[in-house]
Amino acid sequence: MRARDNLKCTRKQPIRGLRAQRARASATSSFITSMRMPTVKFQHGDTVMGRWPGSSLYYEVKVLNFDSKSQLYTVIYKDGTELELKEQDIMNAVSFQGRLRSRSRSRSPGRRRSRSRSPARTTRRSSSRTSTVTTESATTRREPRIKEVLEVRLTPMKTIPTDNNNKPEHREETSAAANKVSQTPVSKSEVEPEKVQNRYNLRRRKDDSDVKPAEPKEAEVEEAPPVAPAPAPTTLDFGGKIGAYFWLLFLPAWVLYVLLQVNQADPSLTNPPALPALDSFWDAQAFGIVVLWMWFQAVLYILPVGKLSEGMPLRSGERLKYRTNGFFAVTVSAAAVAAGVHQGVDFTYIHSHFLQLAAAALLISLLLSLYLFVRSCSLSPEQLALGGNSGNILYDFFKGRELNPRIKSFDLKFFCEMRPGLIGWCVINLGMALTEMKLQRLQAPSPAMLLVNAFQLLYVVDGLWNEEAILTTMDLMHDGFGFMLAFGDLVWVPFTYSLQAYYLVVHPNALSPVAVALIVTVKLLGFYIFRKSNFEKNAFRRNPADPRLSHLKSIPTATGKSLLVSGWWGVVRHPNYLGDLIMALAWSLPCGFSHLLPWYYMIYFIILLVHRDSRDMSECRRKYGSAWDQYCRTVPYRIIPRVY
Ligand SMILES: NC(=O)C1=CN([C@@H]2O[C@H](COP(=O)(O)OP(=O)(O)OC[C@H]3O[C@@H](n4cnc5c(N)ncnc54)[C@H](OP(=O)(O)O)[C@@H]3O)[C@@H](O)[C@H]2O)C=CC1
Ligand SMILES: CC(C)=CCC[C@@H](C)[C@H]1CC=C2C3=C(CC[C@@]21C)[C@@]1(C)CC[C@H](O)C(C)(C)[C@@H]1CC3
Repeated sequence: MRARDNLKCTRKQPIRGLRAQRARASATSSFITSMRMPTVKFQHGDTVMGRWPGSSLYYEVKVLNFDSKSQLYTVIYKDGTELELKEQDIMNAVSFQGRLRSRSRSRSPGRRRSRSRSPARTTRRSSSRTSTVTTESATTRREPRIKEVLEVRLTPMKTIPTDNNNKPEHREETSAAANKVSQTPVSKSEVEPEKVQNRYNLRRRKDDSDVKPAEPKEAEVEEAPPVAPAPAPTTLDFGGKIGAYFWLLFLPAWVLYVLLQVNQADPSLTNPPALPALDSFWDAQAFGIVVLWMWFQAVLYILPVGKLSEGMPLRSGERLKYRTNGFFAVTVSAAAVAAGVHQGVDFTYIHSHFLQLAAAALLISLLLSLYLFVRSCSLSPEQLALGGNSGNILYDFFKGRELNPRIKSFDLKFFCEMRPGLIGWCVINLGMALTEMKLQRLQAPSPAMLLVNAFQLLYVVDGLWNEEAILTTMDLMHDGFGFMLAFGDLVWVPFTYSLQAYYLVVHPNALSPVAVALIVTVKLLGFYIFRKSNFEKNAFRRNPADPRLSHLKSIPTATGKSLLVSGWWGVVRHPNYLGDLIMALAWSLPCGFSHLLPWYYMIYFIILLVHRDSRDMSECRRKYGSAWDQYCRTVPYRIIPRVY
């Protein structure tokens, strides 16, 4: 997000006169107090150059206050953003210009960075919406008004934005106000990650301020800001290193456990299944089928059919393109399966060779994870995901190092998340329905089996129809691609999400028409909330000026991005999780209450989403600072209104 977006956004802020005057009065009085201190270098009202926290960009700022206790200056940027800066991040405007001149003189032309920017790196500018208090980038276009570009290299540079976890902040966050002067990119050796929280108090105090933001200057200078590499995280997810070892062993073992349980007449925690012989897991034909399936999906993915969608901006500012032809892929796959059924292909094979198929998928996901890990070792830091480069081999292998592993334009993470596992899940469900008919001598699948099949098919087809929306999810934007996702996408999703259908094959559950009607209502309610909320967020992130969202309110953040505070995102902080959970309930209900096993998905999903929510909350707090706190005050509940 660029400077002017922030400026626009500020102008729309309500100005609260009395509160603001009081705040300013107190700021001035504490300044006066501090003026008695001989160490105060900058005075109240001085116009100086302030470094934008976590970046190497300097902006013209006005000094408002100095706090002798924290030794921090409160400065106000031209867009009205107030921040607290350390003295070393403030420079007198005159000496700053002098330094700039001497720097630019001393630099050879060969070292200057090219001004040409790829379309992906052009300035994005926002258009405003009437009922919101925010703006955000809407169209990508080259700004013609750049008059001059100044470069300066200041040493030492310790300005890579990091959070409490030592994760660098996103590039968008480095833009703020007019008059920005950028430095040359930070070289690896120059970077010494540091906790931004220790150095800056990233507070927006616009709500308390009567400061009118200034118009952007014509002579705004701009250059691609430095790319933030991925420093080693200090706080590790999933129980850290020990947790990673645990999950690496536990997840495959758990899949085996539930698959063995589901075949039992009376699946129960107190009734452990017998372990089959090790060699019974390997079946060359099953392996061949899984490989063939993946190859078939890969072919459908690379076909030049359907839209090329842009991902969210990376830390480098680049936006990757994705072929979002998921609906085409599921349609062709459905046609192929229908043709197979028609030709007499025995889909009950899926049920009879389920363990072998799952073992083959596990082997493929392991090989893929190894490949991903090895190739990630030769990457530059900016290609790594934040959090996947702790230095511990097993943790990084589990969590995933590379953010967007690609073979040419073939995006491995996107492909695995959306295609073979997801579509494979539906084929497995169909195989279970056909096996149920065969084993229970039915003319058609039972109502419970039909509901489970229809609900989950709807979920997958909807995901593929709205495939572009995956580009604004956590996995695609932030997570590296390693064992966790490779295993999750290729084994966990197809072989455990289909457990309800598998369960019904040998555990029939009769449903009354009323029960069917109730379950369908639950599913539709969940689906409505899930779809509407995901639509709102995805459309808003893609174009905040989208006329379909004109009734929604949002609050600005210092990064230039805004947060929705009305509509579904004003009900709870993760309405899409709420909808997803309600749908999960509808998937388990058809299986009845005789066993816990078909409720496994619901239980796992609650744990997964609560954990994801807390991961996302800390990530958003890091990104949006006080604006996030404001959002949390406005929308106090996380997933379930008035409960959680
Ligand atoms: N079936 C399954 O197994 C699973 C399904 N899912 C589903 O996938 C979908 C995606 O989930 P997930 O990626 O976890 O999370 P979200 O789609 O909820 O994405 C979270 C991001 O949304 C943005 N955001 C948060 N609050 C707001 C707001 N108020 N206004 C605008 N943007 C906001 C933030 O990103 P930023 O501000 O940076 O844009 C945040 O990081 C969900 O529907 C979930 O239910 C997820 C996991 C597993
Ligand atoms: C225990 C373990 C190995 C967890 C890995 C988590 C993954 C299984 C899930 C992480 C996010 C996912 C999403 C979907 C499937 C499950 C995983 C991969 C998703 C593709 C399902 C369909 C939805 O419509 C969706 C596109 C919103 C969704 C995105 C997230």
